[in-house]
Amino acid sequence: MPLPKIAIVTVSDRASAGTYQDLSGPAIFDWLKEAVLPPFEVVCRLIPDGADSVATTLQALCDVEHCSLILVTGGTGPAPRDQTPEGVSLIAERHLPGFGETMRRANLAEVPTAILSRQEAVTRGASLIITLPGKPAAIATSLNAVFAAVPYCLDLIGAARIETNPDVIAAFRPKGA
Ligand SMILES: Nc1ncnc2c1ncn2[C@@H]1O[C@H](COP(=O)(O)OP(=O)(O)OP(=O)(O)O)[C@@H](O)[C@H]1O
Ligand SMILES: Nc1nc2c(c(=O)[nH]1)N[C@H]1C(S)=C(S)[C@@H](COP(=O)(O)O)O[C@H]1N2
Repeated sequence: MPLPKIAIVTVSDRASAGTYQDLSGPAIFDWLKEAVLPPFEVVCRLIPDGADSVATTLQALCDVEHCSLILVTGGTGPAPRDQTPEGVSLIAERHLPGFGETMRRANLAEVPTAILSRQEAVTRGASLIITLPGKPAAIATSLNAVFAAVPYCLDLIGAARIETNPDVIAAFRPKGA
């Protein structure tokens, strides 16, 4: 059984330039350490905004690094430099709209501007890509809302099997699966 590989990608002009410290990538890492049972390998990327930057990075993480799960933060809003969804659509094979709907609903309970995020999930081969808002506070809210369905999604696309800590996330795999 291959070791699950999980990628964390921070998309931010200012964090990648060192203008401010990236807090969102580490927030994803901290969340994973609580929610996903070891062993798993983590790879991290910190890149500027832009469709090409996002597409090139994600394509390599899927096709070369063979990451089962790729968690992306930032660039999902409507500002001109927010181009994460445009980059994702360049490399996406299938869209899973339930993820975006569910994450936005969860974030909407915290801020009315949650509807500005074009956060979503797509698959490419045996990789699942989930995009999250750049705000560090949105990370746990978004992941808590959808992660119960992630392990079974990885099973279905032929990715590595992951197990969760049931005290944090009770993964749901239909009976007989
Ligand atoms: N990776 C990050 N680490 C820490 N804070 C972040 C990060 N990404 C975003 N933020 C915070 O969320 C706010 C709004 O997020 P948004 O993605 O709109 O950032 P931004 O202003 O476009 O940043 P950038 O220019 O770096 O892409 C930012 O001003 C910043 O305070
Ligand atoms: N929980 C939560 N969700 C949130 C926010 C937030 O502060 N908290 N910010 C919103 C705002 S203001 C924007 S523009 C979008 C997109 O953010 P991004 O461009 O950093 O991805 O996420 C939204 N979702």
